Amino acid sequence: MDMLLNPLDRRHRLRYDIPVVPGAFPLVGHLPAIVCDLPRLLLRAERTLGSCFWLDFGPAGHQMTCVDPDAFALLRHKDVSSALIEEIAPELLGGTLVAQDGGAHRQARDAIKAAFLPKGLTEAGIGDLFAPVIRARVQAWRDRGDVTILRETSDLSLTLIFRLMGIPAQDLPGWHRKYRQLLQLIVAPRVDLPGLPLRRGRAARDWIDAQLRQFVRDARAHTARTGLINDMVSAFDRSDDALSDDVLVANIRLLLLGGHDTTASTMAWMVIELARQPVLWNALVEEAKRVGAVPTRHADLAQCPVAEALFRETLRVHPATTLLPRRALQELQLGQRRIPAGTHLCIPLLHFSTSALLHEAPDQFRLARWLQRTEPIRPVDMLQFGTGPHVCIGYHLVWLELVQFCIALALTMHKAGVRPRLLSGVEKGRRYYPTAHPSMTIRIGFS
Ligand code: HEM
Repeated sequence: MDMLLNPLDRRHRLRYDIPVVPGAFPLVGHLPAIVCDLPRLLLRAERTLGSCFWLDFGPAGHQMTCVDPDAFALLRHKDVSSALIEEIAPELLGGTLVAQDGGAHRQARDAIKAAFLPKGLTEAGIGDLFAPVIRARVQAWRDRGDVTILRETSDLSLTLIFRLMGIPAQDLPGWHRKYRQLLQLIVAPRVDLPGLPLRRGRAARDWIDAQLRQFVRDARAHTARTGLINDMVSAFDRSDDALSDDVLVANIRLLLLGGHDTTASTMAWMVIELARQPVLWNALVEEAKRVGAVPTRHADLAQCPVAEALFRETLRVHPATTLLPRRALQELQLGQRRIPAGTHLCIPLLHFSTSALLHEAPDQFRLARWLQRTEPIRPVDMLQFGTGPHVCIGYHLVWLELVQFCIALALTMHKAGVRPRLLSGVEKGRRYYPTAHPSMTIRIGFS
């Protein structure tokens, strides 16, 4: 951790009476520690400075970070805005609903959300669409004998989203290529010259948007590829104040971005946990043998409590979205603390997800905390998906997808008489920001 902080920045500084975490580097601030060792950075700051402190996100400026679980409720506060997200990532998230507030947000979200609820997903046959893709992929892993897990889950989760959009199998390589170029916009320096990441990323975004615009036209002409795009287009067209196609296209692109890395990371962690904890694997195999086939509808998920617990506990211990940025529109009160209007806030989901204030034995990976619970899931139990108006739209989709994935993995490997085994160390190479994921190099064997 010490190597990730600037040893020359030791001054005790205050901004608006709140301490600034020491150790920021010029230009990049605390980003090295945020990206590579966020849990320890937050714990150390809490221990030495208290529950509220400033972190320096380099180009994205200072954000007041509050590790008191009460700060989670700020995500539901009417005077807390998401517009800061657009300022941090204008090229990727500008004009999308995740960066909007109030009426504009509600209108765009209302037009999309029904397609992502269990009924919408079932009617569009998404589970039936995904099951063969997942089965084929885990069978290929079995045939190969070992895989670099994050690379594989990243490819699989992107393929699933592309299929969700109705992109035909033969077009997938082109889409994968353009999507990788699009992601360069996350890190691209703001220099717009031929061959540089900003120019390439923008060109990829324009290509993707042009394809999505064609999908929308096809949907209107009733030649849509999947029910899901169809449903979204007709819901948009039905909305009271007609929304422009630009809004629709930007939000379909948001679905690609929102559903890819997060799902890939969680899938990879699931396999890693199954590989390093044989008891989990045995319990999952028992369940898979009992259900006998990959579930395809939400109604079937109740038959898979172990897979569901694995999904929830993996996300709790390894939340894919670690920090959410917000801006206070008015002066806010948080416990004894006054937060001035205009303050940039950081809501540390990662810290809450493994907080002893919210979970018993938070560092232990325990399926029992889900299997033995009798009360319904509360917002705080699924805080890894946010809360309030922006709570993740993909929650039901990813729940279905990851249960399908677990069951397919267990059925395929068990049939072949093998189980997942960890072939490399897990601790080095983890990343926590902008999304969290295990090391790119972790290999899993099936033997
Ligand atoms: C494990 C997987 C996932 C995790 C951990 C996750 C996490 C989150 C979180 C924390 C938010 C709240 C953002 C905020 O409040 O600023 C969010 C929003 C969102 N997610 Fe997910 N997500 C996942 C999967 C998906 C999938 C599969 C999709 C769609 C295909 C998706 C689409 C979205 C969208 C569109 C929003 C914005 C909603 C809004 O602003 O109203 N997510 N997600």
